[in-house]
Amino acid sequence: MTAALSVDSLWKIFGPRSDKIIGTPDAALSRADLKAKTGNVVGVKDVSFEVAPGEVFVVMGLSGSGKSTLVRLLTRLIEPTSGTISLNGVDITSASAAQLRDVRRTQVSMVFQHFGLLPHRQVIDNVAYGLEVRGIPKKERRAKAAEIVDLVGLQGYEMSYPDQLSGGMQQRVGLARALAGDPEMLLFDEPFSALDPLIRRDMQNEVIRLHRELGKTMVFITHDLAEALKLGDRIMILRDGAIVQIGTPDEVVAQPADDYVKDFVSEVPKAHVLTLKWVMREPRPGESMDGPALPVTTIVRHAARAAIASDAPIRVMDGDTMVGVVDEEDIMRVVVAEEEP
Ligand SMILES: Nc1ncnc2c1ncn2[C@@H]1O[C@H](COP(=O)(O)OP(=O)(O)OP(=O)(O)O)[C@@H](O)[C@H]1O
Repeated sequence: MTAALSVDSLWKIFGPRSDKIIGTPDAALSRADLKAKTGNVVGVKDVSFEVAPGEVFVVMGLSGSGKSTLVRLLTRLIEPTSGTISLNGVDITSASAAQLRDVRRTQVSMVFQHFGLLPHRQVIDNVAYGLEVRGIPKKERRAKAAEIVDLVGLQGYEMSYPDQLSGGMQQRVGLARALAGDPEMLLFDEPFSALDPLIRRDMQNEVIRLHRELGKTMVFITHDLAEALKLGDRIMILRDGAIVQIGTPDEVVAQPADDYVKDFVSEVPKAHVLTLKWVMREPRPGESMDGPALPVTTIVRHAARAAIASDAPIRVMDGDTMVGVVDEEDIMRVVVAEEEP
């Protein structure tokens, strides 16, 4: 299957003679050392990854780690210094200006932190904007926009102007606008960072729902680990422009690649993220095999009730094969560990 997005050895270096660094020993310098020596700043450093069709791929890192630069490189809003990017099999790196325009209009939509809504247009016309740019007749685009307005829960606000809406609702308009053109892929650049925690949670749930309903490929940028763990099928962690780790939420929490990631995940409630894969063990001699069966992908917290209710250990299943067992004590070990300072 063709990857929805394939990025290979991507670099972005800002500054004088930035194209003369890659392939020289200077490329191996830390960001700070390269800056001191040459005046260049590494935005994205030799990044390679693939995103599968329909996947939610989260890019996470602290401020300055290169997230915004990376997401802008994907559609060449910023020109790469080197490397290749391919979107649904189309080589973005060698695409002409006309091809790029087409990709940005029809294949990929972006949702930004600062909404980017047109203040003098009503909600319905903000949502329809991308369709208007594509030359779709007014009646048709309004009909499509009305459908999407309903989809994101903005019924009744079609004729409102952006400044009459709360931040969360404005971001729903941003989402609707991104969805109106029926793109293959959505790129989210920290879309919920400016929202209050409760609204933010609603919007995260909204993204999960829309993903379930529409199945679009999503690349989601955030500096918030909890958001990354909640939304991501996989998470890529960046530091100083380079990849530190790529993994599923449970992999990142159970096996952090280094102290940087370990520090990030130290506060995460493990029982909410780890799956039975990480806590199961071999059955002990004589142990009853009459316990309930649960898939190996079950989140530990969701297995707790079954473990407490059963005298025999839970049988952990990978398809039809039993791959281990888990009892109440194994689960309590994970849960109690987090309550200890
Ligand atoms: N146009 C530019 N010129 C020079 N340096 C830049 C430019 N854009 C970004 N940088 C530098 O590249 C690095 C990565 O920045 P980027 O904005 O991608 O990080 P980020 O992870 O998105 O951070 P934030 O969450 O604060 O936006 C930073 O050191 C930044 O200063």
